[in-house]
Amino acid sequence: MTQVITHTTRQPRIHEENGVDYYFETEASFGNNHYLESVSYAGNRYGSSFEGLEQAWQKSDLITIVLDTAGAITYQRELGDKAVIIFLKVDDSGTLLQRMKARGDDTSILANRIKSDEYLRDLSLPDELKGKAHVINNNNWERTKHLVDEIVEEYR
Ligand SMILES: Nc1nc2c(ncn2[C@@H]2O[C@H](COP(=O)(O)OP(=O)(O)O)[C@@H](O)[C@H]2O)c(=O)[nH]1
Ligand SMILES: Nc1ncnc2c1ncn2[C@@H]1O[C@H](COP(=O)(O)OP(=O)(O)O)[C@@H](O)[C@H]1O
Repeated sequence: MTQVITHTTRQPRIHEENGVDYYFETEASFGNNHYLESVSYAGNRYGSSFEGLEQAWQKSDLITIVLDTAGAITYQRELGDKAVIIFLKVDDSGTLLQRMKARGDDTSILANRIKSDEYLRDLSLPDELKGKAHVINNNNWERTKHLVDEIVEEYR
């Protein structure tokens, strides 16, 4: 599915490309876009712009976006049934840490991330999304893909 490219002030990771993974912004350039919503997450700013959404919608009616839970709540409120929310979780947060380490995340950035309010908040589904979000336990990747496919098929 076409993915909305969002904006961030965080540093690119190795292999990440501007305009592919994110639009990488400075504190100053971040403000040049028009946002449906924006948040702070672990000390960096992130936002989904109307420009980015429009680019994705030009390619497909069915688009996907990766958000923190604060962003998901805003999309649910603004778009109602047009926004299908999928909350991915794991059985224990140690798994998340292992995966981020395996992905090659910088150790000190990671240490900062896992103690941030936003990281800790997003380990569980917020009350506002209860009964509204699909919840998938992402322990097994093949199973996750199958469950996501089942949800997406309802909207094709
Ligand atoms: N609300 C909101 N959250 C975003 C946006 N872009 C990324 N995020 C979220 O910000 C958090 C941190 O993103 P990132 O550092 O790229 O972490 P990653 O998801 O581990 O690759 C994740 O929960 C993302 O889903 C956005 O435009 N709006
Ligand atoms: N079910 C899973 N089993 C094993 N590894 C996974 C699973 N789901 C995600 N991962 C890995 O965990 C890391 C973080 O996942 P994710 O945040 O979805 O990816 P991305 O790095 O694209 O933002 C990635 O390296 C991804 O390949």
